[in-house]
Amino acid sequence: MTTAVAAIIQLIDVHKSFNGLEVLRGVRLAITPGEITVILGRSGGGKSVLLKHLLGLMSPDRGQVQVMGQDLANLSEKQLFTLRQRFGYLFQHGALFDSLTVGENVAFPLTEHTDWHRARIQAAVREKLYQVGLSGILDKMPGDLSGGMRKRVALARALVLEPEILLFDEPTTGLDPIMTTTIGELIAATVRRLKVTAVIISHDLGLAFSLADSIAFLHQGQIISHTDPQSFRQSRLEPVQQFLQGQPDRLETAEV
Ligand SMILES: Nc1ncnc2c1ncn2[C@@H]1O[C@H](COP(=O)(O)OP(=O)(O)OP(=O)(O)O)[C@@H](O)[C@H]1O
Repeated sequence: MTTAVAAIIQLIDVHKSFNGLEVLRGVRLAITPGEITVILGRSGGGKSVLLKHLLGLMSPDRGQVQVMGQDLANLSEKQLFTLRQRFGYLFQHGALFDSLTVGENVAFPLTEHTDWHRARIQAAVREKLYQVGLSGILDKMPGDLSGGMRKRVALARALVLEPEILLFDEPTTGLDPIMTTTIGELIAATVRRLKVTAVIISHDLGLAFSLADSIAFLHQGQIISHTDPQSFRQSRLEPVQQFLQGQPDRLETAEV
């Protein structure tokens, strides 16, 4: 007999609309602790909206989001703030604070959320920057860095609190293939070393298949497939195959 592992995050029939546009239409998703779950789906399909629900940055019109057994709707702002400290997140346009140095940017979560002394913070910041391959740029300003470097600084900032859950929205967009592999390996190594849980949105199928323990596919506001990468690749669902093969919609092709 196998014992089911309790989900660390659970979305139960989550609905979300914006001005009449139904983006999430009954999302059901259970995230297994200690795994990397990659969320795939068409552009504009609601993946980022879904991710924001996991942090309580957006709340569902209907349905429930449970994180570590707590229904986010029952938490006060203060409790949500405390819960968010257990997450490390990197959003699509992972903005750095332009007026702070790289070192100050990476230190920010530590100065905000811990009472660590300066030397301990500095050591943690140096270690994280080293891990993303960016030693020796502590005093640079974000404006002096390339897009890929800024992304890696944002990643170092997301990891610095050594959080239990990592949420990454397009962590490798704008990076060259070598840097994409490096960042992918860093994420995988971090998840395995710290035994954390990661939920990653990516358009990079190579990265998705190399990283994922499971792939959840968001289509027309619902998760229509959530399975291991191998089974996902062999899915008989038409929207999944269309996505994997990069086929345009029939309507578009009919007009040619
Ligand atoms: N705060 C908001 N107010 C109004 N509409 C929003 C808001 N946030 C997202 N949307 C809309 O929700 C839809 C889904 O957006 P979302 O960014 O989640 O898509 P996505 O799947 O992450 O897309 P991509 O892969 O291109 O990043 C879009 O139509 C977007 O305009």
